Amino acid sequence: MKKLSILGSTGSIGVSTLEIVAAHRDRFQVVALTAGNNLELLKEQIEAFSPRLVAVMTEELAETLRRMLPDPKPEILAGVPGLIAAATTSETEMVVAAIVGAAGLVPTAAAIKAGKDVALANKETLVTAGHLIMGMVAEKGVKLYPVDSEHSAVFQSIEGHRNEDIKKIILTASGGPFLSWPAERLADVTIADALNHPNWSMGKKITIDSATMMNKGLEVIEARWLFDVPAARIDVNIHPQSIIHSMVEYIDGCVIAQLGTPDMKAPIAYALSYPGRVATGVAPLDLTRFSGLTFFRPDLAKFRCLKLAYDALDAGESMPAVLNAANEVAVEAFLAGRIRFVDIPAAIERTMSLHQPHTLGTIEEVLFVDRWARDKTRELLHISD
Ligand SMILES: NC(=O)C1=CN([C@@H]2O[C@H](COP(=O)(O)OP(=O)(O)OC[C@H]3O[C@@H](n4cnc5c(N)ncnc54)[C@H](OP(=O)(O)O)[C@@H]3O)[C@@H](O)[C@H]2O)C=CC1
Ligand SMILES: CC(=O)[C@@H](O)[C@H](O)COP(=O)(O)O
Ligand SMILES: [Mn+2]
Repeated sequence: MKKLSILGSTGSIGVSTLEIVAAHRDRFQVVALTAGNNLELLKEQIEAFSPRLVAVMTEELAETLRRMLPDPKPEILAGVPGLIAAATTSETEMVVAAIVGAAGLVPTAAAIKAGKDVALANKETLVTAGHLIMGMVAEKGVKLYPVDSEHSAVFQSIEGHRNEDIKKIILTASGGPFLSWPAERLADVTIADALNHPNWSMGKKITIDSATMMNKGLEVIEARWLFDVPAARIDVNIHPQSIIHSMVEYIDGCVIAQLGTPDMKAPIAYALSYPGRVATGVAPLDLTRFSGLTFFRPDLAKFRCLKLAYDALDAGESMPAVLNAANEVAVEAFLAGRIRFVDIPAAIERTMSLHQPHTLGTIEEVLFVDRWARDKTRELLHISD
């Protein structure tokens, strides 16, 4: 029985994770759950999975939740200390890191420091602090299992191979809802247009990232750290069908790929049950239904966010954390109707141009740079917190 803490249980990844747990109660047990402010869903999850500990965003929400639940109730904590308690509680063996954004960094780092294995969905953890996190993983000897579908595909495609035999990692990208739109039309994109992902049902922030292709940029940075391969050897191929989830090319010319119906339950289940596999209920893949699987190179002039992510990796040090924070602020502003879709890359680029990259030696230093970039982006966009 593997004991789990699920950080971000009320989100898209959190809910899919609990579907896997519900289907395999003989294999997985929930010790802790954390949510932001969706108390109704968290209450249902508490009733269904009986965690010993839960955490929510504020003390006020914690008090409301205490009133909503009959006795006996779990321990209910609040804020970052609550997230850390959920990530480090002694019974837990594996932490599912499924909070969205840089808010996931501190609890994920705490889990690793406490010696927990991590199923990592929160890509922003590696984007902002990849070298520190991978250093902690090595020092603590814990396992970091990718949940992101592309990274799970790469992970499955490198099983049994040597890192020095990898020629290239090829991350696939759907291209998002604007793949066939002319670049001039991007100025008119509505929030509903941008949330209309062709293949995946996900939280709002990552869905906008997919539309700008910043998601793929964040994934290039994530892959750089997870697989210790430099950015020059990480390619992106647009593959609109999202059937091949990514590929690895080896020095002998062989390419190994992982395929499947696009459903996050598959990579989540693999991270939870590695090295075994469990049934997921994911629709079987019938390749005869497809008239063709297509691939082409991304247009970096149209999808500037992807180019900015490569630039950030190239600049190195603190720049990816700046890219990430500026992106989070800009996406939030777009979703609030305060800026246009095309203002997202423009804001990130301006913030990056004002930053002199420097070494980040601690998580606290990452948080400091993250705050600087958020403030700067808000200032540039003329928006308050
Ligand atoms: N969705 C997907 O298919 C995929 C997601 N990912 C990555 O996984 C992560 C989660 O994505 P997704 O599930 O889509 O996101 P969602 O927005 O659906 O869920 C986010 C979760 O985090 C919680 N949360 C949000 N902000 C905070 C905060 N400041 N403190 C504590 N908890 C918070 C939310 O709580 P509440 O809702 O209660 O407020 C919710 O439980 C992201 O990093 C994303 O990039 C990667 C690959 C695929
Ligand atoms: C499901 C998943 O892993 C997402 O990150 C997905 O990759 C988004 O699709 P895009 O390829 O459009 O970014
Ligand atoms: Mn992905």
